[in-house]
Amino acid sequence: MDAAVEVEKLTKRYGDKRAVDAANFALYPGQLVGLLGPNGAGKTTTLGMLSGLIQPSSGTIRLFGQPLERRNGDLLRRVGLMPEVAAFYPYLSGRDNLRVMAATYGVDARQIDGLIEQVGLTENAHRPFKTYSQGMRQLLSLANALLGDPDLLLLDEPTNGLDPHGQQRVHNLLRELAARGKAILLSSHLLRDVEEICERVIIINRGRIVADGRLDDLLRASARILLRTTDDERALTLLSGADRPGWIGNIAVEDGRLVLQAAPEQAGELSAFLARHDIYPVELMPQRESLRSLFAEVTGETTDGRPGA
Ligand SMILES: Nc1ncnc2c1ncn2[C@@H]1O[C@H](COP(=O)(O)OP(=O)(O)OP(=O)(O)O)[C@@H](O)[C@H]1O
Repeated sequence: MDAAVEVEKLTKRYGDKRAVDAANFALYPGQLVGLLGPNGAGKTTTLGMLSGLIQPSSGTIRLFGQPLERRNGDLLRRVGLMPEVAAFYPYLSGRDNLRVMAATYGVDARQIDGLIEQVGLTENAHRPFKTYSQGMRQLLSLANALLGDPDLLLLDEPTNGLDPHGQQRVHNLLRELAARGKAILLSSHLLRDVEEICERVIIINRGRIVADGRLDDLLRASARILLRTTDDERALTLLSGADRPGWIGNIAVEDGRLVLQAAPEQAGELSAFLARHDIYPVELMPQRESLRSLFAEVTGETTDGRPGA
């Protein structure tokens, strides 16, 4: 099966600045992947390059097995982009805006009412765009991205400004679309979006991809157990020695405690291993990493731009 997207060493420079720096990743039909990163990380630039709007400085993009060239209309027809800021005609209704878009892109207008229904805009479709709330604008923009039933969806902050009901609706719709085989790349700084619906996340920071994997695996890899024992010195030697159990990753000493890279489920085995050497835990705290702390760890920031804890 061809990847919906395959990028190699994808780079965009603005002057001396690398907005995206040698990015490599692939995305397959049916995958719903979160592109996560702090402000200015390079998310919008990445989506812009994948949708043919921004010319890469170097590197390659293949969509559905074909190299993306800027004016390849047939290939770009398979891509639906929901930009960060939607631009519509202010005096036209939501429905009429979609009609104009459908006519511009040669898409069958009969699908418009179905799309309006899917995104939950039926009651407001007749109102002029300029009267729309931020959330309604987002929903219209999503409907617009879905025009023509594209196989690849590039969504820049799709649930920004939506109330919880709207968010849930969009989440359900995206899950349904992925189940129908669409490849979806969704940029967000809302960890909750990504945690709830994406199995895989790509984390980008200062233009570089710093993590890419199944969310479960990334979280498991960064899970830790904090430990104090009846003999920390000997425990440290044992747990970092050649005969230590294979499920223990790195070990460090932080704030007077041993910190082991290990899954929380291993806590029982850890005490049994230590007990076999006459060492007993006096404090043993498994810590399952949240996406929030993983994000802070790999980017050095929290998602609201404050320095990470
Ligand atoms: N046209 C441009 N000219 C110069 N610099 C740019 C341009 N577009 C983006 N940049 C810079 O490239 C970097 C990446 O920007 P980008 O918009 O891709 O980030 P982002 O992750 O989408 O951020 P946000 O979450 O704030 O939307 C930023 O430092 C930005 O200032």
